[in-house]
Amino acid sequence: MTAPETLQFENETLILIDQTLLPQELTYFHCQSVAQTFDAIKRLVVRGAPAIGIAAAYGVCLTAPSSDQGHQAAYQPGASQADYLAAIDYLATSRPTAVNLFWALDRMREIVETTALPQLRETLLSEARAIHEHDRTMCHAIGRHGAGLLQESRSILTHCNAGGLATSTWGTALAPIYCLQEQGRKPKVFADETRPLLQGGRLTAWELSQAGVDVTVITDSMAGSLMRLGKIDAVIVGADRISASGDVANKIGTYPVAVLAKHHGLPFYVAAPTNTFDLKLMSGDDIPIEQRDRDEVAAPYGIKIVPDQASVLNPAFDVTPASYVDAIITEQGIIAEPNAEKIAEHFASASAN
Ligand SMILES: CSC[C@@H](O)[C@@H](O)C(=O)COP(=O)(O)O
Repeated sequence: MTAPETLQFENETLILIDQTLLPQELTYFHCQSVAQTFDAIKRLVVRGAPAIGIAAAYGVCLTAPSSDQGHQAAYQPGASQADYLAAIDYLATSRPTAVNLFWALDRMREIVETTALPQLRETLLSEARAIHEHDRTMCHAIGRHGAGLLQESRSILTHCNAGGLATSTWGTALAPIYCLQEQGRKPKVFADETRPLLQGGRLTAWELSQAGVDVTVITDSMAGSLMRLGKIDAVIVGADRISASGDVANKIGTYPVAVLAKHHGLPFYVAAPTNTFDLKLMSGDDIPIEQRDRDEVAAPYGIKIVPDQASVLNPAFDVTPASYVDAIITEQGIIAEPNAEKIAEHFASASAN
């Protein structure tokens, strides 16, 4: 079965699977303006670090002439260089943590700054398509490298959704699982439901079951007990930003899973493309963490479960120090026991090839 496309761009429209509605319904959200693209990223219609970057790149291509309508106007030809730059700056404020967003927008900015206006729109669209295509290649390469690492693991725990819904195709953390499935190895996946927005229970469970992968959803608090009972062989997660020293920002709840894995002597792997690294940041403590609305925790699906008088914390991500990570799997290969030196070497050998 072919999986539905997470993102498509046709007829001057960015078409996204509306991930806020899964698994109840598979519906598509159409963006015809920069503002609609911003809204789709902010509300998590499209989410996951690589998918956010691809969506933003296409969003730049929807720039209409003169942004004095607050980026609301649907695409029409005739935008100026200043209009495109304003759209890029605006889209960069949609979400703060996933560095792939800024990586993609920087690529678009460079095109704006170096291309003559008559060719600009066409060149921007080719760049967005190249970013999208690069992501497909990346997912498959991570799948192959990661499947090698997971050969001996039958039961694999993952957190959040780092699959096809978070990228263009196989995902990052789920790519090795799809690869193992293709090899006929029948991996068994435990998906943390991932409070508060249930990306594991709703999205990972949906896409894996669509693909015929054996998936069991657990509440986040069950992971430790399953590990103690010997039911988990390895953990694999994605990342939103990785510092130059190998500290990993990922969905809130990743850090406790890493601590539990270490305690139980289980390998903890992070799968992420090289564009998820932020080599300007030496420590994960410098990664900006998105704080989201209290109602995501206090009133999920409109049902109040926390009294108004109580304060609520809702950071969307946490940071797992590199010392808890057994390996980072990128499209270039594997960084075992990552640290600043090994990461610098990985990037040096990638640019030499
Ligand atoms: C390949 S996606 C990796 C990460 O982006 C993913 O694990 C994650 O944390 C997504 O968070 P989200 O808030 O759903 O965008």
